[in-house]
Formats: sequence, structure tokens, C-alpha cells
Amino acid sequence: MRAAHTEAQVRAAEEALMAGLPPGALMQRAASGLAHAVLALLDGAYGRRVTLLVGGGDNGGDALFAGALLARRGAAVDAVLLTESPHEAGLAALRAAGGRVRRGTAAPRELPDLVVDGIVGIGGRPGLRDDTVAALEAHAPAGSGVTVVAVDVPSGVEVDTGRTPEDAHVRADVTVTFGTHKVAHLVDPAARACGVVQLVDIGLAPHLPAPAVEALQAADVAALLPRPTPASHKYSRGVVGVRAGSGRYPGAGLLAVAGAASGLVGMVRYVGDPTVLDRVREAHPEVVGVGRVQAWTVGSGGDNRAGAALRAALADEVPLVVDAEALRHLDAPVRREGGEPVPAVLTPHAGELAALLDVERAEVEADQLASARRAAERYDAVVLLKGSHSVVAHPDGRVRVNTSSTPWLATAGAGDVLAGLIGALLAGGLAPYDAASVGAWLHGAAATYASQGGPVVATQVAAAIPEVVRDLLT
Ligand SMILES: NC(=O)C1=CN([C@@H]2O[C@H](COP(=O)(O)OP(=O)(O)OC[C@H]3O[C@@H](n4cnc5c(N)ncnc54)[C@H](OP(=O)(O)O)[C@@H]3O)[C@@H](O)[C@H]2O)[C@@H](O)CC1
Ligand SMILES: [K+]
Repeated sequence: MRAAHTEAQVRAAEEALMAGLPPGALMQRAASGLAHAVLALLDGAYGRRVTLLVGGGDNGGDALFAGALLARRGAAVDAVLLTESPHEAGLAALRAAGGRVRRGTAAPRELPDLVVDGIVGIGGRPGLRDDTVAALEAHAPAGSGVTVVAVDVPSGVEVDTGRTPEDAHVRADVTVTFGTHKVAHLVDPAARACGVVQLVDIGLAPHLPAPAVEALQAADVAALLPRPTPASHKYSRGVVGVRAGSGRYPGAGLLAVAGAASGLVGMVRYVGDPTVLDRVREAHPEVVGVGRVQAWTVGSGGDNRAGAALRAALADEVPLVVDAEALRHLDAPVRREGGEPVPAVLTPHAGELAALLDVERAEVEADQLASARRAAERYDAVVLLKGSHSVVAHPDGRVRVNTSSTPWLATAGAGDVLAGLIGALLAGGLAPYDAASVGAWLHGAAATYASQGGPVVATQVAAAIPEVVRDLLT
């Protein structure tokens, strides 16, 4: 499991760890990890040019000590001070190692190979001052190809929320972080500014509490996956029902079935428009009609029948996935007739979540973590906000973020496949929170597998799911 913590959690753990260490030891660990990451990126130090952008806190200290190490290895290191009070010991170390120090935002005669963003870390306020923006633009102009390495977090992003409320922030190629991931490394839009995130172990783990946000890794997904035993039969493995698609959107029904019929449960039933049923049977001869199910997927491409489909699924005493048009017919909290709670997964994209919360889409996109959490609480259901890093929020406040995806997955019908897949995982016995996060992981991994770095369509994503599951289990 990849764990991400808040600033306060990191500071408390750091204090506990520091109590048994000499002063400055943690910064040395951080700086050494940072310097080695830079060495790997530059494939050595000798003759390479590195510029440090240095703010007034310990983030700048990390950059200065790493710069000293790089200078001792033969790199030409320049520190640009963006503060009146830089980390003194770090500055002395850099100077002693032969690094140069200057102030101001003037452009250098020659661009460096790599810029280290040591402007602010977890102690930073969102946004960047104008002089800082000017210094960034002078040393790593957009499109220049200068590699930008952020120390701990890209300066200017909001560390605990993943928001980027002020547009001014660093856009890094690589972020080197310490002790644990921070929320901003997982949650968009900040996560998009991090580039590749590398974690340096500084010994913090024993002191960290339960994470604020986590991300399943392949081993976690493999451990959670429902799998048959020699005693299994098709009914004991679970039966998922799909009420999706319509005369207007038959493809959505087919794709939801394709996601459900990826072999993770014993049987798939389709209930809906007779013309869609014919096409479902042609494409998936193993799919059957009306009968008992252990979970429903409802709504994808459901058009004006989605409300009726949702009511029918809610009347059955099984968990359900509510997707697309069916989301419009939900009341908060999600309940059966008679007021009984229902285990449910809602799978909105940003626009649909905005409608569920009665806010603007832009507000959801800017604050994905809080929006998903708010909806999960209000609807008393697991909410999966679809995006490049989908957010899965539990009504009790827990959050998982999915990191297995590829940008190529932003394609028509992919959401229908996901809804069917999560329904299958619910029918296979997973709790809604696990079904949603395992489903998102498999879906992203299947897209990545099918894409191989190129275009992919939703049918290929569904077709790749068994292959991804096989890889996980063998
Ligand atoms: N905790 C750990 O386990 C470890 C922590 N370590 C490292 O310490 C970092 C945290 O250091 P930190 O606490 O000194 O805060 P930091 O992020 O440098 O920022 C504060 C400074 O920035 C300034 N400032 C604020 N906002 C600003 C803005 N928008 N634009 C410009 N300036 C702004 C603010 O000054 P102010 O403006 O408030 O006067 C103050 O000077 C952490 O991220 C990691 O890198 C590792 O060494 C070892 C393990
Ligand atoms: K930084």
C-alpha cells in the first residue's frame, strides 16, 4: 500500500524520530537521497550544471546540502537565494564545497541541465511570489528541456488537499520526497505537478499514524481479489446483474456487460432493453437474463429508463453500483424504500459529482479530495470520482486514490466498463470500498496494458482485464 500523510502527521512523526537522533540528522538523510536522485537523473556529476532555487525554510536546507554533495562530486552548482534568511549550515556547506551563491532573478548566461526546487516544502503557503516565478522562468523556461526536480513537493501546491488554488506553482519532472508520500503526491491537480515521485527512506515509518490517503499497489489488489476454490460453482462465485444501456445508447449496455463479464464472477445477467439484450447475447453468449443476483450495476447509458432501473435495483436486497444517468435519480442518503441503508458505490465523473453536490464542475475539479469525501458522507455511499487519479471516498472519511491508469483511458465507454467491473467485484463478495478501489486499479492497469503507450478503446480495456488478473495471480 502506498501511504500518504498530512503535514501535521509528518511533523509529529519527525519530532518522535528526531528525539533519538543528533540534530540535523534527518536533513542529512533527506539531502543525501535528493543528491543521489539528481546524480541518477544526470548520469553523473562531473561537468553537469545544477541550479538550486532556495527558499527560507528546511526545504531550502535540503537543497543546499544536496547541492554541496553534488559540488563535491564535480558538478557546477549555483544557488539562487529567494530569501533573506537561507538555511545557514546548508549555505556554509555549499560554499565550502565550491558552490556559488547569488540573489536576484536575472537569467543565467547558460541554462543549467537541472533545476532543484527548494523553494518551499510542507511548510509552504500555496502559490509563489512574483520574484520566485521570475526566477523559475529564468532558469527553467517552459519548453526549455531543463529537468526540474522538486524537493519534497512542487512548491506552490497545497500539500494536504492536492489543490493548486493559486495558478503559480512548480511543475516538476521528478519529485523527491522524504519519509512518506504527502497527500499532494496522489491527489490531482497537485499530483499532476509532481512528475515521477521518488520516496527516500529517512526512518520515519515506525512513527507514522494511519495514512490520510492511500493507493493500492499490485500486491494489495492481488490479496483482495475474489478467486475461486476447488469447491466453487458459478452461483457461489457470485452473480452480477447489469441494468444499463438503452435503445439510444446500446453500446453502454454492451460495455458495462463486457466489464462485468471479465471472468471475476460466476455469471452475468442482463436486464433491460430487448434490442440491447439481443446484441449483448450476440457479443457475450454466456450472459443470461432475469434472475437472482448478488449485486447490480445500474445506469450506464440508461437514458430515460435509468430512474426505473435504479428503483428496481434498490428494491433487491443486494449492493449496487450507480453510474451515469442513474446518479440523477439518487436521493441523499442512498436508502431502500423503508429507509434501510444500502451498500452502494457511486461512480460519477466531475460533472456528475458537481450535480450530486449542487456545485459547479470547476469546484469539483479544483478540490477533488474534499468533493469526493463530501459526497460520500452526504450520500452515505462509497464515491468513486473518475479522473486521471480517481478518488475513492468512504463515508467514514477514508480515501484511496488510484495510480494505475494511463491518460489514454480518457475515452468513450471506459466508464461503462468500470461500472460493470465494480459490480462484478461486489457480487464476488468485496465490500463497496474495496470493490471500487480494486475495480479502479484493474481498469487502469488493463488500459495501461492494452495501450502499451498508444491509443486504446473501451472494448480493448475490458478485454485486457483477464490478462491483468492473470499477471497479478501468477
Ligand atoms: N518534516 C520532516 O520529516 C522533514 C523535513 N525536511 C524538509 O523540511 C521541509 C519543511 O521545512 P519547513 O518547516 O522549514 O518549511 P518550508 O517548507 O521550507 O517552508 C517554510 C519557509 O518558506 C517560506 N514560505 C512559505 N510559503 C511561501 C511561499 N508561498 N513562497 C515563498 N516562501 C514561502 C516561509 O517564510 P515566511 O514567508 O513565512 O517568512 C519559510 O521560510 C520539508 O518539506 C522537507 O523538505 C527534511 O529536511 C527532513 C525531514
Ligand atoms: K519544493
